[in-house]
Amino acid sequence: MEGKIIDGKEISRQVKEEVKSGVERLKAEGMTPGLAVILVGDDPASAAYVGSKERTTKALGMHSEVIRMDRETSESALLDEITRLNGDPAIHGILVQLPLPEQIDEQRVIAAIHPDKDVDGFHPENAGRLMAGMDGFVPCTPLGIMVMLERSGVDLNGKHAVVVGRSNIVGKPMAMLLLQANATVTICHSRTEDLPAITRQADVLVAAVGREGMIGPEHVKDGAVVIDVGINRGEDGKLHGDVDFERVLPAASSITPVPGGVGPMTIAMLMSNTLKSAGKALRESR
Ligand SMILES: Nc1nc2c(c(=O)[nH]1)N[C@@H](CN(C=O)c1ccc(C(=O)N[C@@H](CCC(=O)O)C(=O)O)cc1)CN2
Repeated sequence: MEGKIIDGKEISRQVKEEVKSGVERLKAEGMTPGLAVILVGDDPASAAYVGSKERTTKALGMHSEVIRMDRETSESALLDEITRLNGDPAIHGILVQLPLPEQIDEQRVIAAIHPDKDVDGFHPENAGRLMAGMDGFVPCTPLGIMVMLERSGVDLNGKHAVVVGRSNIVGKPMAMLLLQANATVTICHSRTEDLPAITRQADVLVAAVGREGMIGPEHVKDGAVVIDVGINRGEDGKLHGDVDFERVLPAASSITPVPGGVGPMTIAMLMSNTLKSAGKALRESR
């Protein structure tokens, strides 16, 4: 069976159009959604993602604030900036671009963002809300994957979903979302024994390991849906996924490419979370 490619660029374009309409509706009620992004240091990939977030925020009609801080910035200076943004009524979403320089404790920084403005969905309160099945902010990458699956007509009910990777940002929330959609979920990680034996059971396989091409045809059941979260810069200077795309494609019923798959959904869902936050703030102000 020849694989069908899931077009993340097109689905993200649709989501952004929907967000733009939502922004126009809020503006008509006197509310402009605002997103603040903090970038610490000058990592080129992070700077590119922040630039893309800024451009997209503005293109959708939202207020954008980007705070660029020195690589040597102290944790307390970063926490002060977050405290200021927590109290700024024009800002509905706050995001600190990861990774952070090593002098800064990532968990302390994430916990300092007000959970109501945590549009990345990384705050422990939002993680707990997801676990408990309560409303809150859901991390953008797994949320985007759920939208891709839904819009590609993938039925998760009763299906075996295998997530390879257990990060707080992708693997764990991904597993929770798949579980909420009534999939039977297995999480694999670096200590999993005989990984191919488990991944070959997957109807839906999500690869979020951060190792170029590590998922090959030996990991994939015929007809599986394969979602590639990897963004690895190869020696050729190009972006590569965690999945060996060309070799896995023939077995997959659907597959996401890299680039042009999951990546674009991350920013689209960030916009959606920011709109959601502003809408909630407007309702609560009445
Ligand atoms: N605070 C956060 N930090 C990071 C997150 C995050 O969600 N929140 N995720 C990643 C980086 N990231 C967004 O920040 C991100 C990664 C990739 C893409 C994307 O569109 N990728 C394109 C390729 C782009 C390119 O050519 O480089 C694709 O896959 O097609 C968007 C956002 C880590 N940090």
